[in-house]
Amino acid sequence: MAVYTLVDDEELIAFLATYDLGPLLSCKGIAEGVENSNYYLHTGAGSFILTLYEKRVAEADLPFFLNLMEHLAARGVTCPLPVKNCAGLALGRLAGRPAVIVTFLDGYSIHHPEIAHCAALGANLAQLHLAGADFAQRRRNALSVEGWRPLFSTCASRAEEVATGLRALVDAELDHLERNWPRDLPSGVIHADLFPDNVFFLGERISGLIDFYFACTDAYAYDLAICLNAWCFDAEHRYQPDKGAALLDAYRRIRPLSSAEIEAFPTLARGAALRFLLTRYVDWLNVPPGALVRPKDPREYLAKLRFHQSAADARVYGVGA
Ligand SMILES: Nc1ncnc2c1ncn2[C@@H]1O[C@H](COP(=O)(O)OP(=O)(O)OP(=O)(O)O)[C@@H](O)[C@H]1O
Ligand SMILES: N[C@@H](CCO)C(=O)O
Repeated sequence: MAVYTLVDDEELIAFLATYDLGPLLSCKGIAEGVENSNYYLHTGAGSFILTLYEKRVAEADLPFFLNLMEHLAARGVTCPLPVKNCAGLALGRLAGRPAVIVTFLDGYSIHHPEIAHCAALGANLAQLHLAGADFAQRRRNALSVEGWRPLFSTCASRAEEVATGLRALVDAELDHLERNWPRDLPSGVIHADLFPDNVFFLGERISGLIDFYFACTDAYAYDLAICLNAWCFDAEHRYQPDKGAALLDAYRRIRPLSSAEIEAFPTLARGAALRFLLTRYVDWLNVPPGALVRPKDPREYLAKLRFHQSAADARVYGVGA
């Protein structure tokens, strides 16, 4: 998170009174993250996370996310569970925003993942995909290839403020991806934002996955490409083949990749890099006044995109003949 919306004490106490969670003991804003407003909430019943949903989360999508977390948890994925109020509802309203209380998960995120962490992630991602395969609800990925050009056009004229040549590079990449984006890959529920800050570890074991607010129905291999971008580069944004191989091998042991998925992988990796380049770019230029948030650097994803552009085929990632 971040904190975009401040919650007044009286309002919070009144909100909490609609739950069976005992009295409010403390509530502190969390500085991590960039999308929603999150608070650590301690009540007589224990520790929770209070989330107020901000601009990128459509209220109409919240039942999808909340039902998905319940579905996955019932199939053994450790993820936050929405807490229902006395009327049996998980979704409420606080400080003028849609708001939800979820269970608190133990564990800590790894800032510099090692090979073993990438392997653990690959296995968990495949298990997540299998656990979500019978989830009945669908949600289109608004941040897939059709969404990127409209997103960029909101502030394309300022691209040179972020990096020289960025506008031409993004325009050319959009042309390429719109022409070559794979359409018929195996699909289902994907997390779509499984970055290191959304994965909790206890030692080398994954103890929980959080932040399902970009989850959607899309190609499984695209989710894997997002993870490869987020987990398998070093601090100087250089690709780490041993980490990529660990991620992909662990994933494929649980959910094998088809030849179409392998062939499409370099394109998916480019698309994933562009997606995060674009959202970071837009956020970089549009920090709301007064918000407690540190926008993430779009140039990190520019470097990753350039790497993927240079990949001749999937063998660069250790897969394919
Ligand atoms: N269920 C939970 N249990 C424990 N801590 C949590 C939980 N949910 C969120 N957090 C804490 O709050 C922080 C922000 O949460 P989250 O990643 O969901 O926010 P966000 O704004 O959606 O972030 P992002 O930038 O990753 O999209 C996490 O990094 C974690 O420290
Ligand atoms: N994980 C995203 C932020 C949340 O969408 C990023 O690092 O750009």
